[in-house]
Amino acid sequence: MIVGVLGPAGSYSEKAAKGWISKESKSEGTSLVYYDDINDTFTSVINGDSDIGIVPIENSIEGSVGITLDLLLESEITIIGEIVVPIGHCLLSKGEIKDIKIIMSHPQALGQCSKFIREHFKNAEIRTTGSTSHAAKLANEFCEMAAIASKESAREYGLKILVPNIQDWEKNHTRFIIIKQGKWKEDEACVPENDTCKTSIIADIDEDKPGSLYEIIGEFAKRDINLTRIESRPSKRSLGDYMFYIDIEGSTGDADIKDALYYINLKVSMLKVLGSYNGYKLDN
Ligand SMILES: O=C(O)C(=O)C[C@]1(C(=O)O)C=C[C@@H](O)C=C1
Repeated sequence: MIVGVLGPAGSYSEKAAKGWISKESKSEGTSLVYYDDINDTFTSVINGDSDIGIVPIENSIEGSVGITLDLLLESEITIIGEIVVPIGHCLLSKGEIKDIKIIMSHPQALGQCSKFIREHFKNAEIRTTGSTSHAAKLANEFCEMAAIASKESAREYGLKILVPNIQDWEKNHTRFIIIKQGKWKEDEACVPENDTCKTSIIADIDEDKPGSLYEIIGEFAKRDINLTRIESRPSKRSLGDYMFYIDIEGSTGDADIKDALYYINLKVSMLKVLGSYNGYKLDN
């Protein structure tokens, strides 16, 4: 099995992929292929170059990964699982703290450490990279460069951990989703493996009238279905026009969820079921 992830080696996406592979006991015959960005990872799944892809979708400090949400809407893929990974950012360099003039990382990681950067490196130049591990790879070249990345990246690229755990909030987790090629099909209902199943949908409410969102959420409330997430994302048609990304507890195989989705479909201009799947949480 080929697993496409954001690389290079040492990224949190790699950690998520390794975690998911070991939980699913699929390590035999599995190989990771590294991509430069989330877009390319999606493309590799859509083209069939990767059997599955693992991409970040949401962080507990910085919120959603916009590109992942957009690609979920645009692409014919299905979510088949999720894994929550603890994130422990470190300041890594070849040099010493006094040498640092440039700090590099993925925008999500820079956002998660913005207080730290402001307080300790107010005058440093900030550069964004395609991933945290890409920043670590680059930091290997000059002592005046530092990367914000994982301790695995420090090992991978021979860097010193100058400061560990620099994220602005002690608890920091990123949720990754596992995607496969093709639209979700009715018979792909989640069968609970550990905790509970989750189902993810996107709803487009074209008609701008009072209570439209309330009516959709009401279908879940009526049936005592718990929402674990709701997020609006610009539809890109015009300012103030949104799509709603909703995660609910339960499987599309459950009669009440099937029912709720049936009635929601009658009220919206587009309903896309992204998947019905199990999840894991990695320990620190
Ligand atoms: O850059 C990485 O290491 C990634 O796997 C990407 C990513 C993200 O996009 O959210 C993953 C986890 C962290 O939140 C920071 C960056």
